[in-house]
Amino acid sequence: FMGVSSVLLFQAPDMSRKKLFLILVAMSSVSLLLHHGSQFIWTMKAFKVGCSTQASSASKSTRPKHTSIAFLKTHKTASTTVQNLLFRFAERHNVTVALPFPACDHQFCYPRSFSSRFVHPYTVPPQIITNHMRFNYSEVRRVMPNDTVYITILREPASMFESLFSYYNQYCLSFKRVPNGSLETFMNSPWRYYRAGDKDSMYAHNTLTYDLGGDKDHLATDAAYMKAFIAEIERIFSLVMISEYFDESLVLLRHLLSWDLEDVLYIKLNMRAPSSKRRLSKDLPVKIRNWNALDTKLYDHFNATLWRRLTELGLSCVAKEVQMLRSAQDRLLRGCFGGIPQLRPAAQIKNKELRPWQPSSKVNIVGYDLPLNASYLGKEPGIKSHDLCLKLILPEVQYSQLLLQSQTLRAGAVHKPHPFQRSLRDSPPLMRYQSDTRESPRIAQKKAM
Ligand SMILES: Nc1ncnc2c1ncn2[C@@H]1O[C@H](COP(=O)(O)OS(=O)(=O)O)[C@@H](OP(=O)(O)O)[C@H]1O
Repeated sequence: FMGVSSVLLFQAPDMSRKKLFLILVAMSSVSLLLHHGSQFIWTMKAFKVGCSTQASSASKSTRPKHTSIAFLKTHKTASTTVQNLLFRFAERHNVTVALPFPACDHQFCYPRSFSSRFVHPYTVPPQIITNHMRFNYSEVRRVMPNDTVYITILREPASMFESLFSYYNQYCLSFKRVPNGSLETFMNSPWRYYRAGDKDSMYAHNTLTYDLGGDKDHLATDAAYMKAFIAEIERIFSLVMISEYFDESLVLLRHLLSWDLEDVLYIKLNMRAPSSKRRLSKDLPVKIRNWNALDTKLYDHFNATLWRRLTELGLSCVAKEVQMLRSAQDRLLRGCFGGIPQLRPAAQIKNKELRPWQPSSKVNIVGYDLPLNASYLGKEPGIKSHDLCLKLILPEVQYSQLLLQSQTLRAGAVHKPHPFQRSLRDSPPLMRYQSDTRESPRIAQKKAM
């Protein structure tokens, strides 16, 4: 084609040479499209994957789903909601989840630094790890596959600290010392109540920094320390989610892991009742952010990073995906619960296995009941649907125990099934949760202490 065209160009007179040139450019463009058309269509498809407003299945990526994930479950950051999504993904895709050794409780011996010895032997080799831990990269690497994607989540320090303060009010000595359990009093002179060496002191000072393996009491004025710490987190973690922009973070997560929309559906877990929350007076957020200055630096940095990445993906595309996510979520909730399920204080949840753990009588963590008549999802009614609806609202401790049980059985070990799992297996699908009056294992364990 090029050979013939150059001969024609040289033989034509001046004016028609120009015309001929334009014709040839047009012809070569058509030829390029014909030869590389499939590539062009592929590019269009790739664009549609991110921005599709079609049904969720249309947004399936061409890459296989990524299944090796280490999610650092930070405290009071919506991390239980993420963990639940990962647990459900693991079950659906037959992926092993690393779970803590019983002596570690349902956390990996937090607040100790993570060690591979804390992982239950029946849960190795894992592909997903998500229970609470204090991050220790070299030890996590020892148990996780080489292609593991590291993810974590941060929350704005003032609202996070308000949540920590109420949740751990009866545990953390630095909080217990405060007269009337007043957050204002603590924030007026934190050094009066805080002792770095106290039991559970990590809930009272730079909790995010601590969970990520950093020094919660490091001088905030040491800019070099924070710079190096942030650089290290950036090197290890492929995604730092932000709980204030939870759905937008899930869009990035879905793209990063090539997951389907169905894989990131969720319901909010581990929420406090409005009566347990307090509105922060005008100057309090600034005081809290100054007190947790290391966390504030982390949050501000990774919040900016999140928005840079969302902008790179295209904000309108992100907004469309968030909309798709919310619509799919509505459909799911309607199928499972006949609408948005009612939030209930633990004592009002009929099935005790669905009660979230309560840290003390002074704070009310709400949860959900599974209605008896609302467990049929579209074309897939029955046990599978019931199981999906149930797992969506299953609290962290119970779900961890259930997974340990099923993975133990899968590992072929002789093990007495957990009573909860027995009730799941033996009772008819719609009656499973009525007759069950046992206490949540975490509550029973606490009472025994
Ligand atoms: N999707 C979503 N988006 C935003 N916020 C959410 C979400 N899901 C849970 N939450 C809030 O997260 C708080 C609980 O955090 P965690 O589950 O990480 O707590 S824990 O450390 O595991 O106990 C808890 O915050 P507070 O209610 O302020 O305590 C939940 O309300």
